[in-house]
Amino acid sequence: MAQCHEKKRIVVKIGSRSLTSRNGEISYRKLVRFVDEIAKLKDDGHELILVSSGAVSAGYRKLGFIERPTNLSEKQAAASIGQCLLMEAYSERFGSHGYVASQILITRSDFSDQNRYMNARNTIQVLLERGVVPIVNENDTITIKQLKFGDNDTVSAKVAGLVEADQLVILSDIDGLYDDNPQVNPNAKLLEVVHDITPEIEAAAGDAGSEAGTGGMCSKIEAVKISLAAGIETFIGDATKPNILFDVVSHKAKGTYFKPDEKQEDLDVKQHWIAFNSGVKGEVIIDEGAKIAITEEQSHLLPQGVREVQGTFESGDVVVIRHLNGEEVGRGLIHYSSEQLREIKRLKREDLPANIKVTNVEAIRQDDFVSNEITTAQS
Ligand SMILES: Nc1ncnc2c1ncn2[C@@H]1O[C@H](COP(=O)(O)OP(=O)(O)O)[C@@H](O)[C@H]1O
Ligand SMILES: N[C@@H](CCC(=O)OP(=O)(O)O)C(=O)O
Repeated sequence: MAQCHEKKRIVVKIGSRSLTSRNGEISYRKLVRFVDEIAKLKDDGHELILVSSGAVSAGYRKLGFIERPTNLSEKQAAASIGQCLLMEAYSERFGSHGYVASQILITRSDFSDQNRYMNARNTIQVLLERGVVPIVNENDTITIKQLKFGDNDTVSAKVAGLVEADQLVILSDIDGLYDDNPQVNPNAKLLEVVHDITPEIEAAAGDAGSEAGTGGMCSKIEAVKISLAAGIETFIGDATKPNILFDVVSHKAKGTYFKPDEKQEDLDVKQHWIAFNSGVKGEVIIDEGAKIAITEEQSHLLPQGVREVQGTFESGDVVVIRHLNGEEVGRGLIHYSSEQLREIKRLKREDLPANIKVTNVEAIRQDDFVSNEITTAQS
């Protein structure tokens, strides 16, 4: 039955309300409809990665609550029950289509640590090559507040970047982004194509969220900023529309399409991680010549262009690179610790200590550097 289409890698995020009933249980009717839509795309040769919410909503009743708890530990306990139930339901329904589902629970630190990031990427790659449907959720049960993404909209955009998806599809209980909250303003209009997340768009998304959901339209727009910065086309639409995913792929669906800038520079995996996921450990202040070298001449940053070193970092950490005038130039993976760099800053190659001269002398290599234009696109 497979048709001749370009094979795409698609990340689909589905919200709690689109999978669960109002009284805190999985809605098998909703889940079955969703899985059947995904299976159609799989049958058509596409690679699918799901980011599924719903663990807290699916579990709180079994924990003895009548309403969704608001306390963190109670939500975490509910997620621990609901996540099993969700995966059981997914496995069964995907199995009926001949597909295997797998579970991936992640935390923010899995993205900020380069080894864990690459590991997650490699694991998902194997699953996709083997035709499996990876199903991602935040690891709600153990994640502490400080390490929480808090909403799966952000998780889905990060996952889309991780797997270099062709499309991110965010399915919700609403058929797209309106120019005002449609629950409040009945005259609000659907925005069908958006190229830029302007302050007007951010204001339209407000901060509302449903009782079952967590982030409302606001967190979806934050997620779209991340996916567009990574050059990934993103769609927001209604999970209940028949054939929605099929129509999204062929650009015929009703909803909002967010289009990335086509002139955007292509980043390799390491640069993508540096730009959007790494934690920054310190700052390196450089002079004008060094700025020109690294931004215009595609050269490496050498110790001689470094004027000041701020903070404490180790070789392999990511630092902000700043011009003497205060302007942020970009980010890069530093070759020296802060202590070493303080000793050798401003030294020409021939004046460097012998043990350094024999190895690569660059402080930051060009292929470990991402310019400020890219890193600010999501902020
Ligand atoms: N400008 C807007 N356009 C569309 N929906 C909006 C807008 N502003 C606020 N919303 C609200 O965002 C809700 C979707 O977010 P949410 O309930 O968190 O969904 P999910 O559970 O799918 O993540 C909509 O039902 C709507 O009430
Ligand atoms: N990780 C949580 C969901 C968090 C979340 O973003 O929810 P939603 O706004 O419904 O997509 C859960 O599984 O209950």
